[in-house]
Amino acid sequence: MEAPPDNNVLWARSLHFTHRDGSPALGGVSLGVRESEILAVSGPRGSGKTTLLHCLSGLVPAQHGEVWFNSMPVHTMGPAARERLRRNRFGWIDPVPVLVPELNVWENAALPLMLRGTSRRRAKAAAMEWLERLDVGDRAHSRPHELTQAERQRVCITRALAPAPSILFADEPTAPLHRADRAHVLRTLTTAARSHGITVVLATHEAETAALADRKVELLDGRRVNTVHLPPVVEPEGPGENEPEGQAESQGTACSLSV
Ligand SMILES: Nc1ncnc2c1ncn2[C@@H]1O[C@H](COP(=O)(O)OP(=O)(O)OP(=O)(O)O)[C@@H](O)[C@H]1O
Repeated sequence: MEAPPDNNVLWARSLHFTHRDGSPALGGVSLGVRESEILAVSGPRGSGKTTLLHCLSGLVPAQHGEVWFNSMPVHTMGPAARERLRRNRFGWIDPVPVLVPELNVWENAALPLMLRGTSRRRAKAAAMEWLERLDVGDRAHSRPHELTQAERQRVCITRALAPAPSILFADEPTAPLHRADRAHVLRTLTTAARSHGITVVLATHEAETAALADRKVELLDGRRVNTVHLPPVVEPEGPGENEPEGQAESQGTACSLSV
C-alpha cells in the first residue's frame, strides 16, 4: 500500500462505488486535495458528486479504491474509527439544513465542539462569534422551527465552521438560499476557510460557485473529465443562405474528455 504524496491532505485513488440497487455512482475516481485549498467538485446532477464526498469523508466506504487523510488510510478503518475521524477532523454541510429541533440555534452550532470535549461556555462563545459572521447572531436563542430555511442553512454552515475542521465537505451548501444571499454566504464561507487554513471540498453544479474555488475537478457519470473549450469556428465567407446576419461566427463549444 503506497502512501499519498506529502503535499496532499486528502488523496483518493481509483474509487468505485455502486449503490445497493445497482446504480453506478463512481467509476474509478482519483484526486488529490492540497492543504488549505478550496477544491470544487463540479458536474451535472447525478454525476456522482455527493457519493464522492461521502467516500472521501469516510461516511461510506468505497467498494474499491483508497482514501488517505494525511498518512492515515481511511479505506482500511472500521466504522468507529471513521466516525471518530469525521467528528474530530472533518466538517460537513448538506444541501438541506438539518438541525436538532429540541436545541436552540447557538446550542446547535456549538454541538460539534461540545462533542469534541470543549466546555459549554467556550463552545457557546465560538458558536456566537460564527453566528454573528453568518448574520444570524440575533437568532441565537430561537428554535430551528422559528427560522427561515435560509437562516437554518446559515446555522448549519456555522456549525460546520466553528470547530475549524481540517477538511470541510460542503455539498451544494447554498442550495436553499436565494440567489442574492448565495454570493455573500459563499464569500463568508471561503474567506473563513482561507483565514483559518481549512481545506474545503465543495460539490456544486453551478459554474459561478465553482469559480470561487482555487481549483476544480469535473465529474460526469461517475468519472473525472476534462472540459476542453474549443475556439470559435469562424466561417471564411459571409452568412450562408439560411443563416441570419451576425450568426456566421459560431459560439465557442466545449466537450468533455474522460481522464
Ligand atoms: N441512495 C441511492 N440509491 C441508489 N442510487 C443512488 C443513490 N444516491 C445516488 N444514486 C445514484 O448515483 C448516481 C450519483 O448520484 P450522486 O447523488 O452522487 O450525484 P450528484 O452529482 O451529487 O447529483 P445531485 O446534484 O443530484 O445530488 C446517480 O445516478 C444517482 O441517481
